[in-house]
Amino acid sequence: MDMDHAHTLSLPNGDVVKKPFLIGVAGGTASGKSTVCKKIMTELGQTDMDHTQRQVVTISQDSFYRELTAAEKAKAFQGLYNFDHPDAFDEQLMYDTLEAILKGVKVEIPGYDYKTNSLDYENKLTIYPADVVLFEGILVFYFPKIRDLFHMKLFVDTDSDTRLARRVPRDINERGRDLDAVLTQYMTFVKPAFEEFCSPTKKFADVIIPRGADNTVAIDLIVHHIGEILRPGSSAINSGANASSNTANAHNTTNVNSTTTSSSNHTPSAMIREH
Ligand SMILES: Nc1ncnc2c1ncn2[C@@H]1O[C@H](COP(=O)(O)OP(=O)(O)O)[C@@H](O)[C@H]1O
Ligand SMILES: Nc1ccn([C@@H]2O[C@H](COP(=O)(O)O)[C@@H](O)[C@H]2O)c(=O)n1
Repeated sequence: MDMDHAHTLSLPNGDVVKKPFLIGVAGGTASGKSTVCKKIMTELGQTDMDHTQRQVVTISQDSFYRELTAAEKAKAFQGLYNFDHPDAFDEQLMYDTLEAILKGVKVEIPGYDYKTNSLDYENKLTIYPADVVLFEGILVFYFPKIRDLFHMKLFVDTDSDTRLARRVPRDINERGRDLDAVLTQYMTFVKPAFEEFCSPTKKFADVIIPRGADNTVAIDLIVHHIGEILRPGSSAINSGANASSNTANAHNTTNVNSTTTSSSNHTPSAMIREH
């Protein structure tokens, strides 16, 4: 396969397929990852169109949870199953799927049903070859082989009190949970696993987005950058954030501030890493 052009792949049979720009979006539970992805898609004019026509698509890491045994399901209903540990995910399937997407292959992935704690094959999502694929989830930067596939890595950084305050009503209203199970699961697994597995992956991000979807300046910057990358003839795909140069240095960051560039204690709008 010929990979000489920034946006397409030439197959041995002469066909040319789209070579997507793959963006990882990590962050703690209820940090606003899905909402940020939705905003990016909306700003890129992608929401009001048929799936098959979309240039930008979003996939959730939750579609790669392992199937639970009956005993694990019984635990999950009581908030006693650890969905926040890396072992809860099918790493190989995640990797193979992203590899296929990067080769311009159409793939199908299941939805996820939080009420039954199982993959939802009735509501499969077909991922047609796209220009940009956003892959969002709590541990998308955890697995090194998967991390290395991303052309750009975003980390949605929302404080833990806000995340818990959002998670409780969401899990009760949208995920069919009761308060006891939500709090048990949060204190037993979600919070410790965030500290151990998710938070340490922030250092791999190219762009950190404080306050998530509220941070319109950061989202506008990202949308602008993606727009530049997608511009026909652009060389931007091979510069800056790049899947082949994932050696982000945690100390090498530039703060981009919405209102001031001088105040050292002002929360930055976004932190963009330099490679
Ligand atoms: N900036 C925000 N302000 C208020 N509520 C928000 C904001 N961002 C997300 N939410 C809400 O918080 C919950 C979790 O957001 P979501 O984007 O699904 O987070 P994640 O994908 O990280 O789990 C949802 O109910 C969503 O509507
Ligand atoms: N059956 C499941 C599967 C996952 N979770 C929780 O979802 C969180 C990840 O999704 P976000 O949208 O919040 O990023 C994760 O913290 C799991 O605890 C669940 O409760 N049940």
